[in-house]
Amino acid sequence: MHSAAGGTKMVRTSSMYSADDPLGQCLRPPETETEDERRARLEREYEARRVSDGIDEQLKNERKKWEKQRRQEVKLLLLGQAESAPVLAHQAAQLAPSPSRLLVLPHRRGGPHEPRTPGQHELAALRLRLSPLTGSERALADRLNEGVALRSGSGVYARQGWQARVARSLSSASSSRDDDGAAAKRQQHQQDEDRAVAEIARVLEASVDDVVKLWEHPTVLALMKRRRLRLDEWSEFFLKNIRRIAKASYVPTTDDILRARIQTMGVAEHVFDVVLPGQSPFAWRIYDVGGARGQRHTWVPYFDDAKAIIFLAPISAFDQFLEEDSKTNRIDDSLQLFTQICANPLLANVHLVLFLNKTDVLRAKLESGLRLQKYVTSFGDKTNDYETVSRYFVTHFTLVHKRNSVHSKSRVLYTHLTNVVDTQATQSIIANGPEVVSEVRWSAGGVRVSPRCRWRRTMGGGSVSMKEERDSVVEIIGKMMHE
Ligand SMILES: Nc1nc2c(ncn2[C@@H]2O[C@H](COP(=O)(O)OP(=O)(O)OP(=O)(O)O)[C@@H](O)[C@H]2O)c(=O)[nH]1
Ligand SMILES: [Mg+2]
Repeated sequence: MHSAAGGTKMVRTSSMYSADDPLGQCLRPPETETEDERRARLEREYEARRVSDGIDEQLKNERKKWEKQRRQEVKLLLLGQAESAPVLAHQAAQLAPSPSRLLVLPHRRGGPHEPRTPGQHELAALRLRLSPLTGSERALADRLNEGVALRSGSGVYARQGWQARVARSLSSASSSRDDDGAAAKRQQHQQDEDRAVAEIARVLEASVDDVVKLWEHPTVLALMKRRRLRLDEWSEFFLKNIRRIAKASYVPTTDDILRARIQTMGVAEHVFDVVLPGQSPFAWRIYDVGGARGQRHTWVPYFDDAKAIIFLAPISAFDQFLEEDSKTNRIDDSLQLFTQICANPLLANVHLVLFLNKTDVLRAKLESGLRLQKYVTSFGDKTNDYETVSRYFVTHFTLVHKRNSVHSKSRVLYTHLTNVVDTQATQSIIANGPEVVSEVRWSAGGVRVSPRCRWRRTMGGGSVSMKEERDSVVEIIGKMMHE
């Protein structure tokens, strides 16, 4: 330190060369240094600098690699209305078995004005005997929802981080890091849970004959037909499999897990490593967001740096209405939602993949005689078969994309007809290159399907046939990473 005029102290940074830097003094060559010693010292210094520069270079390369890897990360959003269904993400994620497969029984309907029906006493007895089971459903849902009740009733839902919570609760009994008191408390809680779930399983097992009787009862079937009651789509699957599911030793299969309706609350994140031949691996970060109206506000923060969106529209739902708004037709809602996604300036550069989903349910509905025209008047008097109807939906959604992509005129829409509970077909669409995939690029005119080539683009009077695209979702995103 040096004192300066006026008594203020000047602080001077020490340097290699400053006389008062103790390290500098140590490193300074002795005044008696010979020429040979000087040469040796300079060589040592040169070598040290070379090593140091090498380390800097390595760090720089690593930073570059890391940044490239970061760029290699794909943020993918799964969007669509509720029940559309991003059960898709669950196909690859590890789902912990949960005993949530209880049934919505049709006994809730019926009232004082119901006409006297044959077998009424038998039905009354069944209802009484099944009341412990229906009572258990709510209790079980509350347990799985950790005590947070849904406004809409007894549904089961998954909140962000539920996988971690399940894993924690499964490993809590063997946790040794906690103090004894906390571990014992958790163990006790776990035992209570297990006992309660076992009790519900026992009630289900004891009720199985009655469930089957009710499900097959001719009066119930006739009543359902007359009053046009429809069970939730997934109930039929579980009712058909009820004897297997009601066994005390029941462990859910992958199919059971995919068929279960577990509503997404908030956002669920899934991370996968995807490796494509000849390309460096990249991580997929998939965000599955709740599709119910009350959940849609959670989407926007994820739009920011999303690379791709898989939008799911359940095209089987043409005769259904939203659970959260019984006046809005589900197809209308999907189209409005898709319009907003296409028109959103934040999403101008994302890759859009459209899954027109639940094709199996669509096929079954059309085969049972349900007419699309009754709900979608613009369908007109076209043939009411699966091929015509599915093509109609592809055209309609494609047009919506074309008309609303005001911020991204050249964006390509990749459209797939899907049944995501069919794991083989879905995995092939996601990873291997699917059977029915079409790249629909719009410029002018309309889209027309030809038997030779799946898609034909009509421009003015002539037509330009397009190469049939068989890209999988992984390939689409792989290409995009190298654009
Ligand atoms: N048959 C059939 N069922 C499907 C298909 N896709 C989904 N489901 C069923 O539809 C129900 C709803 O699926 P979810 O994945 O919970 O729907 P979601 O779109 O995630 O709904 P939110 O979580 O509310 O946003 C589940 O019972 C699924 O098994 C399909 O292609 N065919
Ligand atoms: Mg969901």
